Amino acid sequence: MSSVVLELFQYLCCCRGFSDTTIRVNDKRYRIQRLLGEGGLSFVYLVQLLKGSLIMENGVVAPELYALKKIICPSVESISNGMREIENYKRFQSPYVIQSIDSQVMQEKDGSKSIYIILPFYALGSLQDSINRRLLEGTFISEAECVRIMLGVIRGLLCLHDPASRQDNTNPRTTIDTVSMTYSDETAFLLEDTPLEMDMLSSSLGASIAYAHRDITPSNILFSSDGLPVIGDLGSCSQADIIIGNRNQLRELQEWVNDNCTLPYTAPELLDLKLNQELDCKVDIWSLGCTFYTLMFGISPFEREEQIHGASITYAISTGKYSFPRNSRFSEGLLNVIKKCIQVDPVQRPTISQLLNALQDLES
Ligand SMILES: Nc1ncnc2c1ncn2[C@@H]1O[C@H](COP(=O)(O)OP(=O)(O)OP(=O)(O)O)[C@@H](O)[C@H]1O
Repeated sequence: MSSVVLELFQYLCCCRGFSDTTIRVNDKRYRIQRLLGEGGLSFVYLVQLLKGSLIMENGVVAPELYALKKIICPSVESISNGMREIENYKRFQSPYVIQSIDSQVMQEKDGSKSIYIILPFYALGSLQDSINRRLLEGTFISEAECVRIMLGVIRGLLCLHDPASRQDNTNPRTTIDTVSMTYSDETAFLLEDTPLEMDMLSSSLGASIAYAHRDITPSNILFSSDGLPVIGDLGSCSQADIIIGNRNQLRELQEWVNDNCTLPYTAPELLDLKLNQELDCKVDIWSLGCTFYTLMFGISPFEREEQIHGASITYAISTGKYSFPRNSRFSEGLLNVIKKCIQVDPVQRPTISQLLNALQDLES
């Protein structure tokens, strides 16, 4: 259904001459080709870098196609969130984590702000796209291919969760890590009057802390042209370790979870927030388990539970009630990895390093 809506939107865009629209981000101009995806307050377009902008970079002509993420910012809070997203795309230097190419905060004609982020275009699409293709073709994924994809995603998440894995990271883009310090002068000017002190989901410590992605789903894993999985959509990524200190924070975090996390992949502790509760990287391990299950079986564990038993998905998540299809073609070892990740008690879930070791053992 949503793809029909998307196609209709693309058709309408073309009818209204939208495909001819050009956008300038800093010193480069791009032509919008089509809509790739959209979220609550954002649109992702395929864009073509215009000829005059195809400058040589180290003697190499820049690629022609990019993804442009436009984030609409109706409030100061949404500008702050968008800027944190910009910063996240510069923070993690890994082939398994998306990195931005350029970004700019724009003043729209109506006075509102929008954030434009230029990203590499991943023509092979997302893991969800490849799962959908396989479902349509009626083909199955091999265990070896599952393990290869899982290992890539885990290596990407290791970079977010484990600051030690980022220690060799000498790229100048990440040396100044405080959100409000890394933006262009223009951006700093735009935010001069805004209370951009870090909210409880943000970080000002940069390279030395653990980050959680908080929305790991098959739609947020993209494939590079050489088939590597790349963790995308860093809009919900922020400091991993949080303590909910007061009722205000509790309410804000509840709202944030509703707006930013994808229910079938959301960890139970995020759906049942409590005062003085501690949250950490383990929220991603749950989502990873659900994402890997979807990769193997074509449907997420708790949506399958809902389909089979009619149970409410929130109840199934909070009790950790799900099952594997009978006569699965996958080894007991791989099923055990999923079982370890999808445990209601976060303490029982493996760390990302333990998961990496477990998968490497399966690979050999
Ligand atoms: N760099 C890219 N190359 C190709 N496709 C992309 C790229 N970035 C995003 N997409 C497509 O656009 C979709 C939405 O992207 P993204 O998740 O970043 O946007 P979003 O508005 O934050 O969505 P949501 O938060 O609802 O997941 C992705 O699922 C993917 O299909």
